[in-house]
Amino acid sequence: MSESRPINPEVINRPLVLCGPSGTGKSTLLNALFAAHPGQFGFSVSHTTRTPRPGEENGVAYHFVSKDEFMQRVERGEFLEWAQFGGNCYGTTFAALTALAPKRCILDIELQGVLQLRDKAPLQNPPLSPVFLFLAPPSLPTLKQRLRGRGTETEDSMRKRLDAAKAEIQYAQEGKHDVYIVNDDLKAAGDKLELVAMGWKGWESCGDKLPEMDIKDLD
Ligand SMILES: Nc1ncnc2c1ncn2[C@@H]1O[C@H](COP(=O)(O)OP(=O)(O)OP(=O)(O)O)[C@@H](O)[C@H]1O
Repeated sequence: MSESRPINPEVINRPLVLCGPSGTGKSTLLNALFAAHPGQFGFSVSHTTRTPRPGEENGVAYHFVSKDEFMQRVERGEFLEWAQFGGNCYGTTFAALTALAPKRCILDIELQGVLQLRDKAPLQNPPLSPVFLFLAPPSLPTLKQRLRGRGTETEDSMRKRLDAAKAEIQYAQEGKHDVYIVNDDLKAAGDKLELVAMGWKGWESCGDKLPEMDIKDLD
């Protein structure tokens, strides 16, 4: 990843939705992409009902809103996707995505969000046409090793992540994503992500075949 060619204008308004089980390497690869192409990509600012942590400024990491305001926005249909985690609500509005222009929007969201976005994106004005990219681990034992090796998870959070991974992989096996990339060799996966994210020639057909994975290996 090093070239300075710009993002293809044909894809710049298509949000790139990065999906994949926790521990597959999404953050690692996105950090490399952002470092190679500073200022060209952005994450949308989500709304949340959780309380800001010390030093968190409203409108930067999140738009902090009350539960009432959040639910009013839900009723007005403002969210492209929203979900509840650990007692708090989190969601992405259409306005938060369009506010990023001329940067290309990257969304790193959970399966629930992907399903909602898929339904709601074409109904927006103007319609949104996200690119759904699935980042796969080379194998499920490797996924477990990476999560353990990162040293950030308790046994309980490992279990939750691996359970969520089962659903993500089952959904990926239905062939619903536009592109699949296997994160085996970091450089090779990074180059493919760059091609897709920049929308350079060949991005639609550069993907990998999804490896055989038996979700029982995540029990
Ligand atoms: N291709 C690779 N080869 C070996 N190790 C890798 C590779 N890609 C990522 N890793 C390592 O795997 C671990 C998980 O990666 P990372 O934290 O980027 O995953 P993630 O998909 O962003 O997870 P989460 O969804 O939980 O944020 C990290 O320790 C990272 O250094």
